[in-house]
Parts: sequence; C-alpha cells; structure tokens
Amino acid sequence: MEKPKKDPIYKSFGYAFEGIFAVIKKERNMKIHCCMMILVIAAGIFFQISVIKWCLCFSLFGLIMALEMVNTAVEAVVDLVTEERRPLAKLAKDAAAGAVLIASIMAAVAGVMIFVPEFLRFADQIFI
Ligand SMILES: Nc1ncnc2c1ncn2[C@@H]1O[C@H](COP(=O)(O)OP(=O)(O)OP(=O)(O)O)[C@@H](O)[C@H]1O
Repeated sequence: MEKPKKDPIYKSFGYAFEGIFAVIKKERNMKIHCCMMILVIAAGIFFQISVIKWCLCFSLFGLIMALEMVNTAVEAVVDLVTEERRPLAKLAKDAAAGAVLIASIMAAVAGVMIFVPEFLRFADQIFI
C-alpha cells in the first residue's frame, strides 16, 4: 500500500504554532507561564545577568512551557477517550499536571538562586 504524502515542512511548523496559540488561548496556566517569562526577561535585562544565567532561564522557560503543552495534550486525549470517572484517567491527568508542577517548583528555586544575589548586589550599589 502506498504511504500517504507528508505535508511540506512549513505546514508542519504551521500546525505546531497553531497548537502553541491554542494552548495559550485555552489554558490559564500557560498565560501565567507567559507572564512569568516576560517578568523574568525584564528582570534579566534590568540586572544585566550573564549569558550562562540567560541560558538557564531560557532552558527553564522551554521546559515548563513544553510540559504545559504535553499536559494539555494528555488532558485532551483523556477527555477524548472517556467522559466517565476512571482511575487511569485520573492517574494520566494528575501525573501530567505533576510534571508541570515539579518543573515549576525547580524553576522557582533556580530563579531565587539567580535573582536574589543580583538584587542584593543592586541594593548594595544603591544604598551604600
Ligand atoms: N475522566 C476522569 N476520571 C477520573 N478523574 C478525572 C477525570 N477527569 C478529570 N479527573 C480528575 O479531576 C481533576 C481535574 O480535571 P480537569 O480535566 O478539570 O483538569 P484540571 O486539573 O482542572 O486542568 P486544567 O485547569 O489545566 O484544565 C484531574 O486532575 C483529575 O484528578
């Protein structure tokens, strides 16, 4: 049997961007992640953080947002498969949500470790 022809690469990118915009529109948590990213970028510019710190920040933005996308995909698939309350459906949804939570907590810890010393250095320059 002949394989169906694949969409050109630019179309695949288009679908991926559609997915990103759909999740930003639908998911409150994704909007919160976007706001946090904008705040962290503003703080990074203000404190002129190092390239290594920028790399860490962008890696963590990517990790959290990608996990939020996967979480939304898992929720959609579970809802597609069953509308009944089922233990496996609960496990799938809660595990996917837990993955986002773990990454968010770790990112918050990393954020404190990156920005608190920057803030203290800035406060030192201002008040002394
Ligand atoms: N089909 C189901 N069977 C069993 N438990 C479910 C089922 N659907 C949802 N749940 C439970 O209810 C919780 C809330 O589900 P819901 O689909 O509203 O997602 P949510 O956690 O509110 O996510 P979001 O706010 O991102 O949409 C889930 O985390 C899960 O524990």
